[in-house]
Amino acid sequence: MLFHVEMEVRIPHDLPTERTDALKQAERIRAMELQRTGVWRHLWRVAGRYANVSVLDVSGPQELHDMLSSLPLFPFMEIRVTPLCRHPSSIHDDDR
Ligand SMILES: O=C(O)C[C@H]1C=CC(=O)O1
Repeated sequence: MLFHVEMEVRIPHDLPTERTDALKQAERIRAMELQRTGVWRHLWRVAGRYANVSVLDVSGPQELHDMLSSLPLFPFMEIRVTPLCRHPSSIHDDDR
């Protein structure tokens, strides 16, 4: 099941730099792992914002929630989720 997910990151300015850097590094490693497994199908930076637009391929809302809430930066993210379904005019067989 595909979900469009927008993640806006808001790290408090008073978080120590070393902690911020460690969280970003851990997030990067996890995001790359999930892309390799096929769960995180698309990851795009939103131009001009510390935000991304992603397409995630999971079994359903519970797996999505478990995945998102396990991300290192989750405590500092505002997340918006939109479920997706196949468009009848899509020519891509994997759009489901
Ligand atoms: O940078 C971001 O958009 C936040 C998060 C999502 C993937 C990643 O590497 O970090």
